[in-house]
Amino acid sequence: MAKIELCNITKRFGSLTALDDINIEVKDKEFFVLFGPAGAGKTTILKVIAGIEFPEVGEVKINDKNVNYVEPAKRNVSMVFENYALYPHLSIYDNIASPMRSPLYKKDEETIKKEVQRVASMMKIDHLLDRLPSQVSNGQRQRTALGRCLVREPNVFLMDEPIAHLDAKLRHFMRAELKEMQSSFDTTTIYVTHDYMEALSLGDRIAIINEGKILQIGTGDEVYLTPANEFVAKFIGEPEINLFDIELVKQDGMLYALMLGQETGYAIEKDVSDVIESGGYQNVRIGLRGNDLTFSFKQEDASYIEGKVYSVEPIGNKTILVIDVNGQLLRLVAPNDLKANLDEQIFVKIKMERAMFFNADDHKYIYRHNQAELLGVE
Ligand SMILES: Nc1ncnc2c1ncn2[C@@H]1O[C@H](COP(=O)(O)OP(=O)(O)OP(=O)(O)O)[C@@H](O)[C@H]1O
Repeated sequence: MAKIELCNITKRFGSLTALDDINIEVKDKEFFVLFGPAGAGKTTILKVIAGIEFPEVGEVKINDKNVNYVEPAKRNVSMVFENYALYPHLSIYDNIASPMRSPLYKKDEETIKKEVQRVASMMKIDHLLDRLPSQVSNGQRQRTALGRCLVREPNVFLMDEPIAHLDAKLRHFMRAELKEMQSSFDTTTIYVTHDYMEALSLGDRIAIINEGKILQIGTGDEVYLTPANEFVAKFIGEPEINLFDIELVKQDGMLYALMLGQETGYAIEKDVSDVIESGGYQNVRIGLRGNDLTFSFKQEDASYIEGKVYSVEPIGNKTILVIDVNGQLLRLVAPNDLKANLDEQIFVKIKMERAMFFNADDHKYIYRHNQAELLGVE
C-alpha cells in the first residue's frame, strides 16, 4: 500500500525531453491510468517510479519519502512490461515464482506453489506451467508476465499495457478480471494504456499525457465530459468528436451559434452563454460527440439540418454514420442495423444542450451546459 508522488519530474534523453515537469499524486489504493499516444512518455513515467530511469529534475516519493536514491529492488514495486521480459530458460511456473525467490522478498516453496497456482488459474495458464516461454503464444506470455507481477504484495503495481497483445475476447475478460482484482487487492496500481475504453473502464483517475506533458488528470467522467482541450476531446471516444467553428450572434439579450452554413442560429444555453460572455471569448468552437447528434431520413421539424450520407461503417453493435452537411463531415453513432445509401438525403439534429465549447484561439475547453450536475458536484 502506498501513495506515489512525482514532483516536477523532467527526464531528458539527449536533446529529447521525454518528461516535461510532470506532477502526479497517486493516492493509496488508487487505480491510476496513464493514457496517451505512442511516444507520449507513459513508459518513462513508470520507469522513473521503478527507479530504472533517473530524472534530471524533480522528486519521486513513495509514502512521502523521497526515493530518488533508493535502488530499484528496494522500492518494492512490481512492474509488468509490455514486452513481457520473461526469463527464456525458465518454465512458466518458475517465471511466475521468480519474484518470490528473490533474496529481498523470499517465500517458502509451499507458499510459492499455492501462489503460482492461484495466479496461473486466474490468468488461465495453469495448464502451461511446465512449458518454456518460447513454447507458448504471445498472449500466454503476456499473461505469464502479468501473473509474475501479481504474486507479490508490493507498494505499487506498475503495469505497461499488460493486456495489449491479447485477442479482443480475452482482453475483455482480462479487463473485467483486473477490475475485480483492483477492488480485492487494495494495492496502488499505475496502469499504462493507449486504449481509451480500458482507461475509462479501469481508472479511478486518468492522466492524459502528450509529448511529455500532462494535459489533464481526472475521473473518467471528467476527462470524457469536460476535456481540458481539443486534443483530449479528440483522443477520448469513438467515433472521434466533431469539432467545428461557430459564429456567435447576440440577439435580444440571447447568445446564438451560427454554424454548418445555416442561416438560423442555435440558442446557446444561458449558463454557457454567461461563461462565454464573462470570459470575453470571441472565437469559439463547438464539440459534439457521436451521441450528441440524431438523424432522420425526413425533416421532422425546422431544427433538422439537411445533409447527405457520406459513409456508413458498421462496427459490431453500432454503426458509425458520417453525414456531409455543407462540406462539414459529422460523425454520428447509429444502430447496427442502419440501412442507408451513400449520398442519400438525411437530416441531422444537434443536441445543443450537450455541446462542449472550446476557445478557438488556444483550443482550451471553456464550458458546457449543466457542467456541475453532470460531474455530480455541487
Ligand atoms: N532509452 C531511451 N533513449 C532515448 N530515447 C528514449 C528512451 N526511452 C524513451 N525514449 C523516448 O522518449 C519518449 C517517450 O517514450 P516512452 O516509451 O515513455 O513513451 P510511451 O508513451 O510509453 O510510448 P508507447 O505507447 O509507444 O510505449 C519517446 O520519444 C521515446 O522515443
